[in-house]
Amino acid sequence: MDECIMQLEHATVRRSGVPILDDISFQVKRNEHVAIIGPNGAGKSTLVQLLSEEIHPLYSPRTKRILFGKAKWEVLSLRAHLGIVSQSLQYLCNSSYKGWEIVISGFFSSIGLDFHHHCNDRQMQKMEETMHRYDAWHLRDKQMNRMSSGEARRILLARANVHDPQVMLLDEAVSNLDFPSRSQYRSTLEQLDREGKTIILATHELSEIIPAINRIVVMQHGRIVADGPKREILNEQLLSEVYQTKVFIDEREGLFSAWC
Ligand SMILES: Nc1ncnc2c1ncn2[C@@H]1O[C@H](COP(=O)(O)OP(=O)(O)OP(=O)(O)O)[C@@H](O)[C@H]1O
Repeated sequence: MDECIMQLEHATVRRSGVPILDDISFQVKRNEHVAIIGPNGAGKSTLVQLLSEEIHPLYSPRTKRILFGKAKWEVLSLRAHLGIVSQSLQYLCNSSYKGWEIVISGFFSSIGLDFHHHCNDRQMQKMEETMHRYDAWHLRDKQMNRMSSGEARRILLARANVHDPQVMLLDEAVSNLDFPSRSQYRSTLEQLDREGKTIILATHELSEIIPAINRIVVMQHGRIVADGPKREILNEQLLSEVYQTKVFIDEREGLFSAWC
């Protein structure tokens, strides 16, 4: 049986007194890939933040969060297993650090380098290789706060991968990328799949869901309302109900697109 590497049971998150996630249970097995979809405000980013311990569930005797077999983590040790791309991280990285400093800081789970971070030759080489892979090497000496949002997103993708994490948590990772960069990003997801990584992505962009991602979780109003194989879940009736408007779905060469 495949090992469960991420497990949430009965997790509730409140913000400003309002339940944002409502009694969520969610498990991911090693090498399983999951796409989380749902309307704006459904709770997708909050679920991803729970998995990266950016936020915590409310205490209840039934609530569990077990990540890589452990209920308690020192957050920097946990982050060594994760590659994270999100809007909130991009905001934090919007600094005077140069592109290469942000990428290499993925080894230290920091934002940029501090006086106590010492990069060895292997880390420098991995940083360079990863920046080439994301077509970001030309941005190495550019300050983050002088980059376009698409350029900064490429730097974040490289940072998320540089330390070879087990799980990629990608929240709207393609937003602001141009068409060729999206295609390149899909190739990277395929490469991550071949390397045996687990991919968890939250997205509005169905074309980001590469054929290797077969499980779709649908969220609405802070709850998981559907969870299953892609071809069962990506149907017009279900999505029209969740988005409360007529949704059309198309499939081409194993990739889906939706519009209304
Ligand atoms: N810091 C906060 N304080 C109060 N409410 C918040 C906070 N952050 C998020 N929320 C609310 O939590 C709900 C879920 O937000 P979340 O970002 O998880 O949704 P999402 O499904 O990722 O949305 P989107 O598709 O728009 O990115 C939203 O109603 C949002 O307004």
